[in-house]
Amino acid sequence: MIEFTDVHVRLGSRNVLCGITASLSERRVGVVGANGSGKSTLARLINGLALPTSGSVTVLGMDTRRHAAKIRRGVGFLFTDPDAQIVMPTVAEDVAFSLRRRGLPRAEVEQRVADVLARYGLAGHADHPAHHLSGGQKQLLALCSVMVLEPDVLVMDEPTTLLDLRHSRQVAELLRELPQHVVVVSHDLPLLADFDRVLVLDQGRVVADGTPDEAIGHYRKIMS
Ligand SMILES: Nc1ncnc2c1ncn2[C@@H]1O[C@H](COP(=O)(O)OP(=O)(O)OP(=O)(O)O)[C@@H](O)[C@H]1O
Repeated sequence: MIEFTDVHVRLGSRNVLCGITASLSERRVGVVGANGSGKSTLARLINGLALPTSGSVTVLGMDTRRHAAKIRRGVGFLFTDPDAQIVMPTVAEDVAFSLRRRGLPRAEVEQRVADVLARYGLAGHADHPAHHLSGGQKQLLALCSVMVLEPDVLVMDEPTTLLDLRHSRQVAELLRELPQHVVVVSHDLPLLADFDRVLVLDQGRVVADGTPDEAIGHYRKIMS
């Protein structure tokens, strides 16, 4: 599903990722590590937002270097700050904007938008200004705008950072139910507790890779 082969990323004078090799086929994969350890860069490699300096990343059977546009259609990406993803005035318009290049009839767009807003609890906000939503609701809106495209893989970079406990739990619950493969970068360790696999990054290298218990245990040790 997602294959990293001896991936190095150099940004400016810094070696941000140093020889990452991993094959991710589990449904829910978490990535933890200290600030600056390379987690966001790793996440961005998955949809071609970042490219390896050497080595390769293959997603859905395609090399991200050669098939960036196709890969972006199959890989949804959620940024930490949902405001960065809001582009249209109202909630429904913002979700519909995601579908603009699909060539769908207007009625079908409206139906898909209504369905996804209902699924994630935003049906009552369809005509509200997107920027008036609460932080948690904006996170849900960003999720709707990605999920309406029915991606095969969902990558989330610190999705609960701005959320209160209730909304964090809601995201955790959603992650449990999503049919998609998800890769979640997070400092929110409880969020990852029931994931299938967790990678620990340290200074651009994978230093632990296993069950949440094993990997998070290792992470706690190196951070103590
Ligand atoms: N465009 C860039 N040019 C130079 N260095 C960069 C660039 N982008 C990121 N870096 C550096 O790469 C390193 C890894 O950054 P990255 O954002 O991947 O880390 P992270 O583990 O996600 O950190 P955090 O937990 O703080 O979000 C950092 O030291 C950062 O300063």
